[in-house]
Amino acid sequence: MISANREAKVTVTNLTKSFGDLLVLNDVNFNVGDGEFLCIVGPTGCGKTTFLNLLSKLMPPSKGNICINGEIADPKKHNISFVFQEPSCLPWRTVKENIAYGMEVKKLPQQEIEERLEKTMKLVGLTDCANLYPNQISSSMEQRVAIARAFAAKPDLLLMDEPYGQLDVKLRYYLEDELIRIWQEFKTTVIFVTHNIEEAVYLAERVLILSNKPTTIKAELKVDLPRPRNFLDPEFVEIRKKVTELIRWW
Ligand SMILES: Nc1ncnc2c1ncn2[C@@H]1O[C@H](COP(=O)(O)OP(=O)(O)OP(=O)(O)O)[C@@H](O)[C@H]1O
Repeated sequence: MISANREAKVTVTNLTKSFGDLLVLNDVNFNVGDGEFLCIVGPTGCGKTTFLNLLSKLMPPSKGNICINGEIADPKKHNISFVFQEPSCLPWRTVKENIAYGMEVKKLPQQEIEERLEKTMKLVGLTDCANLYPNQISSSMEQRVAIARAFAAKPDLLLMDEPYGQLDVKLRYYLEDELIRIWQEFKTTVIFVTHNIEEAVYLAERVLILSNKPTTIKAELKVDLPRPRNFLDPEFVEIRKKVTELIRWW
């Protein structure tokens, strides 16, 4: 299920992964629309990280495939970015130079780099810190730098593995709004993995709910609520409850 007027950007077909006798992902199939914000939730140990590792080609599947724009995903051909739970800034580069990094690797013209830098730093409120080094800023700011760097490179696919998992609730709410702003501006296709059901319903256009191992897609829910979303809105609460019921394995 992706919205009718959207092309599929990513197609996952019969994706299966075993480690020895342990079958983790069992014939997983789904599409992600171009520019879609998809969240994936599932019980502990069901294979969420494994799944991201397969998508980013850090490990090969046992069976099945992942296509981007109709071609088998290939890091040499496609630009797949990853934001991890731990911030990952280059310590010898300033904030601005860190954000520029992905664009430099892609060898974009300097003028384009400058334009995207200005826009991105404004969107994530880092303009005043442009010339500071990672050891001069907080870890939540470092995470914002990593996120800004990922979006500025305009990847085909951006994978996010609980990027706000370590942060306190107030800061997380603030950064979730910031993430939606930058996603709306860059129209990047995002797959966001989280343990946090409320976060998934706040961010996603669609939530995939994984089962226990051997893991399949248990359900998917469209979240068609206006933004910014309100955690107390009865419709929001209703969707959150539905996801919680679906994820329940006890
Ligand atoms: N390299 C590996 N070798 C053997 N088993 C592995 C390997 N990587 C993951 N596993 C197993 O695969 C299963 C899924 O692990 P994974 O880390 O992907 O789950 P997860 O859903 O991300 O977990 P969590 O919710 O704790 O973050 C677990 O049972 C894990 O022990």
